[in-house]
Amino acid sequence: MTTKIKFTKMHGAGNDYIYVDTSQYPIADPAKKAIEWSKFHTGIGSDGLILIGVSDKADFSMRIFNADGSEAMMCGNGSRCVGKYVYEYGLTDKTEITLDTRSGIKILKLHVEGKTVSAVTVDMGSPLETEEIQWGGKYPFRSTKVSMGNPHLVTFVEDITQINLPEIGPELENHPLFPDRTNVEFAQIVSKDTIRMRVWERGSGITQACGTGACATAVAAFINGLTGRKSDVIMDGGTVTIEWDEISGHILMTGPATKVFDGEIEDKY
Ligand SMILES: N[C@H](CCC[C@H](N)C(=O)O)C(=O)O
Repeated sequence: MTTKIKFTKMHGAGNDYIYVDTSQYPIADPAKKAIEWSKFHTGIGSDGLILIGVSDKADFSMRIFNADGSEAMMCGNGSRCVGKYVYEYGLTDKTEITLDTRSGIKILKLHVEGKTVSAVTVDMGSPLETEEIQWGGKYPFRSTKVSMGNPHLVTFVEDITQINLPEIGPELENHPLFPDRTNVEFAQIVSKDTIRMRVWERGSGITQACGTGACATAVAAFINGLTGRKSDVIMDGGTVTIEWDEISGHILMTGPATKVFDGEIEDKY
């Protein structure tokens, strides 16, 4: 049996996903499709698959599957693109939207110019836990574990260009200390409100940006006394602004959301 699935390719600061409105195009085995469709030579090519759906607790729901088929709790860059999608495709005319995710309900504020959403601010909630890890031995550095729903390991270095991310990324992603694996960020402080960060994502490898990773990096920078509560996090594919609100304890992430193209693919099942 085959059926045609309409999808939209979008990215947040270069972190690109395949978006499917499952209220129109239900996906039977999203983990399998994420693997198949994320492949660059034989599929659509992406960092993963994001399913937009209905919810009885929020305006919409979002599920995110990495390129290896693993399902994550949340996707910061993806949530901004979902906000853009539902507004520009006419699923809502609201500019403040609630999104039901595995990491809880997130509130999105859409920044609209004319009929298009140019940027989105997401209330990402509070960081769930932080912990310092003093490695020693093969890894001569100290890292900070930060959970944003998704697990992150943030390490600050003097010169980020000296980090061999393709080598150390998968080693740390799969380290026994992290039974659920982890996303891996290396960051360099540029100034009291600017951080340069590169990321090896759990389940997807090196991506151009990671929204929850940018939040984790800004949190780690603040608790280590390296920056204030508001930072621009510059990643390979773009920049997001992170603010850790002192009153609410919530992290606000503001950044771009870009549509690339609409497509159609045959789903053989
Ligand atoms: N690889 C992540 C999920 C995608 C998160 C990232 N793309 C973002 O923008 O937050 C994980 O397995 O936790």
